[in-house]
Amino acid sequence: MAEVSGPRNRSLYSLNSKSHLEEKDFQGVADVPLPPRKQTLPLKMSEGREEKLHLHPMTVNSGFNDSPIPSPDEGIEEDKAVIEEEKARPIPILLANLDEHTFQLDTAALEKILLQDHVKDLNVVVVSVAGAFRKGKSFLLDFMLRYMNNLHSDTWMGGDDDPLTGFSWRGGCERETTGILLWNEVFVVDKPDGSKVAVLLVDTQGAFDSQSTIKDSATVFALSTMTSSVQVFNLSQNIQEDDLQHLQLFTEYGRLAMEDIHLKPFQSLMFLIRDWCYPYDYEYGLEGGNAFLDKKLEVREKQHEELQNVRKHVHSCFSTISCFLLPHPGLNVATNRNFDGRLRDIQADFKTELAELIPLLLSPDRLVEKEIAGKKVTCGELVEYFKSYIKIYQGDELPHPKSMLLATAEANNLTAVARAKETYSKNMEKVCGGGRPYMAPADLECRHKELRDESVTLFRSVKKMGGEEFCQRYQTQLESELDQAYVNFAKQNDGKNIFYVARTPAMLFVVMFVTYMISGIMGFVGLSTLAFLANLVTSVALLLLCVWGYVKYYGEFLEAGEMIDLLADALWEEVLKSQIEHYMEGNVRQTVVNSIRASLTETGSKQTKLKTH
Ligand SMILES: Nc1nc2c(ncn2[C@@H]2O[C@H](COP(=O)(O)OP(=O)(O)OP(=O)(O)O)[C@@H](O)[C@H]2O)c(=O)[nH]1
Ligand SMILES: [Mg+2]
Repeated sequence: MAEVSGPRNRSLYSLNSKSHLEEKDFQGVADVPLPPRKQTLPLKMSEGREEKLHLHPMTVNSGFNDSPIPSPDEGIEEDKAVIEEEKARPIPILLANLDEHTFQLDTAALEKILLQDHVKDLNVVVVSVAGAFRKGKSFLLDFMLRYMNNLHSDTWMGGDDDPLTGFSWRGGCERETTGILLWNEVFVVDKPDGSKVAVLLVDTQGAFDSQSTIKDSATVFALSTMTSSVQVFNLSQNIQEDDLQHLQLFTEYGRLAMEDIHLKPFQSLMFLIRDWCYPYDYEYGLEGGNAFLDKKLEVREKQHEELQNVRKHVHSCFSTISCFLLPHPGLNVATNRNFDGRLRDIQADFKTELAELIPLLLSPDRLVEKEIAGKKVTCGELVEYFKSYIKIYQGDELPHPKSMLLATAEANNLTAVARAKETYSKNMEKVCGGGRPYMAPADLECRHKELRDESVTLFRSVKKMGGEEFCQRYQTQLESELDQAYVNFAKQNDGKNIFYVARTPAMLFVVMFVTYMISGIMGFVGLSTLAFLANLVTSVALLLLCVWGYVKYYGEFLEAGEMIDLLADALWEEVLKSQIEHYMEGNVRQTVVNSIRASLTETGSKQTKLKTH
């Protein structure tokens, strides 16, 4: 993965299934002042309502196709208005590479939003919505946008017939949002204490769609949790145990990437349960939600450790945890393909609860400023955090989060490998361990093969998840680990061979003896320089022998001992052994020749005797 900072050319926003705007379409309009708050362009449309989309050719195609380019006097003012209106839109800042399962941070896009002069030094409030795909996350964010655009109005939710626009949402079963998107208009809000804060809205790729790996989902969830001050965990109908387990996995993945691990690394988490069907158990809204959550996250003594751990982990990760129960929005919202988000088609109790929920997250007195390591973060600083967090996810240092089956299968196989290896080691210890005498290498190898087979059979007999192919990988790993262990046992066994142990002093004695003799002979014939050199070698060998003896006795300067052993081995291999082999070979050859000659002579004399007879 790499950061993108160069020119970008990609689809920025899906207007409907047929129209796409490219960033290049907006080139040259970057310096146009920010548009008025209220966004009126119906960016999301349903069938039959397309007449509401008004795009001037210049906006969509400027400079690269045959569409008529308006003359300076015609329609310029109109173009400007349209361009300005289009400027408020979601911008992908984390781009997903769907084939390679990698993510790129679009640094330029991020900086363009967060380093605007009027916001870069303001403390930032980041509200993000994350969770499984196709559960109405983007839809909810569009109501947040309406609220932010009409902050002080009682009718912020809009008119009954206004289609819902903003972050791209749609019906259907295929996922819509990919990567992470920011709304490019940073809302500046005056808090009741007089301070100004910048509010960012963040939409995220849904987890667990059929094209994402667990790592993809974990990366998006973790990054959005790490960078947001309020994470809305969007769930459907109930909190299931696997929801908590995934939350645990994803937050742990986030926690791993944070440099300073704090007691509570993340800020505010809101479980948002959509389509809540049990208002008779727990009422819709925050109060009912919190009561329900308390029950769900309760850690009881008699609970299984696994259930306790998940709950403790969730508590330990977030400073504040809450829950909101939202009713079903009605069949029109869930099943009508022509539904375009207008309030008229949404059930009344959903709207009532929505009117409660959104101000809970975004009203000026409830805004939660982003803090990292206990320090409030400005928009400008958030850019740096994004950059450093994504770098960690782009590197190889983090473990790969895995599916539950894969992780379990891996754990099963690793345990079986460990058990089989332990059995092999125990049996080999009995054969050639510390207390056992030296054993002939051939016998040892034979025993190793038997025990290795036994160990592999034991591994195969243990029931494991993951299937034959997966299991075969671990069997190969086991076999190579056993072979490695055998090499060590063989070395240990060699160490017990008295000749093996004595090879270094023996070698040094031989050197001393030979050089002593040479020095004597050379001295006798008057070659005093050679005699001196031979004497020198004798003295060095004697010194090495003393050092070696010291090392072996006191166990100090082990490296020096090893060097002397290596030197002795080299002398043995290169000089003596080859000489002896050569000598032996010559002797054997001579003996064979002699015996052949002898037998030939014997046969010859027998034949002569026979002839004479
Ligand atoms: N049942 C139900 N459907 C909803 C709710 N809110 C929105 N929807 C519908 O859910 C569908 C998906 O909405 P999106 O906002 O695109 O969902 P998403 O979670 O952003 O989907 P991805 O981007 O694919 O992850 C749309 O048809 C909405 O009308 C809700 O509270 N309950
Ligand atoms: Mg979405």
